[in-house]
Amino acid sequence: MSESVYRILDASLNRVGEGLRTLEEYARFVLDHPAHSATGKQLRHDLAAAAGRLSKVRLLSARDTTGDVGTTIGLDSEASRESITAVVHAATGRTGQSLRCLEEYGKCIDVDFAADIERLRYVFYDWSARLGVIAESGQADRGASRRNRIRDARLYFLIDAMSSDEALVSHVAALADAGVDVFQLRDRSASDRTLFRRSLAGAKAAGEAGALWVVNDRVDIAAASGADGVHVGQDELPIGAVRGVVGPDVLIGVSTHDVDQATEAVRGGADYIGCGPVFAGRTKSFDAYVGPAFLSDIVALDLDIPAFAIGGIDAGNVRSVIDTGCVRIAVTGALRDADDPVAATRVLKATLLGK
Ligand SMILES: Cc1ncc(COP(=O)(O)OP(=O)(O)O)c(N)n1
Ligand SMILES: Cc1ncsc1CCOP(=O)(O)O
Ligand SMILES: [Mg+2]
Repeated sequence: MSESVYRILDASLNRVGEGLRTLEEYARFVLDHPAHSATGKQLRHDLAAAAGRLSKVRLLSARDTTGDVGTTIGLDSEASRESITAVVHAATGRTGQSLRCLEEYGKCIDVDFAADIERLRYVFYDWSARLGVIAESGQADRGASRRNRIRDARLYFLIDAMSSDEALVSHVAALADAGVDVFQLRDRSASDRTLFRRSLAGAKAAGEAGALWVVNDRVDIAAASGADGVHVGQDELPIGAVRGVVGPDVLIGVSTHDVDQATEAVRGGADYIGCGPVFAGRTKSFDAYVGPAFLSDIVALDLDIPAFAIGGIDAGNVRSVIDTGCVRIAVTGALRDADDPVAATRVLKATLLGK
């Protein structure tokens, strides 16, 4: 009898290990979710600790893969998966069933092992249910796609609220078509109501044109208007507090002025950083400028998130930015004050792409 039980336990332990790893990879690489990835890792460690109560020799000697009649029984539904969500559901079902097998058959061998598995099963149910909700709601794809798009972005434009929704929408459409990858709504004089309305309209227009829409400073307006991201400075809400408001799928950008702030932003969970002010510009004045040397330092750090140089950058000096290895810029005046903003966008974008 115990030979068969060890055979079941060995097969179920392998199945649970594989299932946990499948879900952990989803949390880590699809969701980019540190807490959910950590839970998966912890569950795998707890499983290994519980398995340590059983005799490894007996488990291995009971293994008989070639004589297992189950290995040749395949269902058509297992041959392919129609989506990542289907992978998550399949792994969740298989892992939950195998945990129950471990618990029930484990009681024949070692009650402490069975009790460990029962505890693990409850944590697993909670964790996998959360992952399932995220997968089902399509939120995973939203956060991951935004992070991929900010990585691919080169030209980021800080736009004001303009005179009307219509004016903003047509400007966003034209500049996105010419090469702006990210828009940031930054307007210190517009009312909350105007910012909210413009952000709703801008987010829609940017989304339709394949660009990202970010709101400066105002976490509440970013969340309420469905923006792709929010940008905060060193004196504004810390990243953790912003994340608490906007959730896992909204990008958080952070302004940085030195290397310590940049590494701290990465550690804190920022999705991108702004680096500057590089040069003096017409939009905002500062007591000091970091110059291209700071950009070289940032490039040397080889950070895991994209960095956008900001401050007084235009077609005349963009090459000195690119020479540092930093190929992403955020601008206001260079496009806002251009006689032909569409043409200016094309020139900057082509230069950033090395054309
Ligand atoms: C992309 C980007 N980088 C930096 C800033 C500056 O942010 P902050 O220091 O908070 O200053 P204000 O823009 O709020 O005046 C930014 N907005 N965007
Ligand atoms: C908001 C801000 N933060 C650092 S520089 C800057 C202004 C960017 O505008 P410009 O490109 O006109 O210098
Ligand atoms: Mg700010």
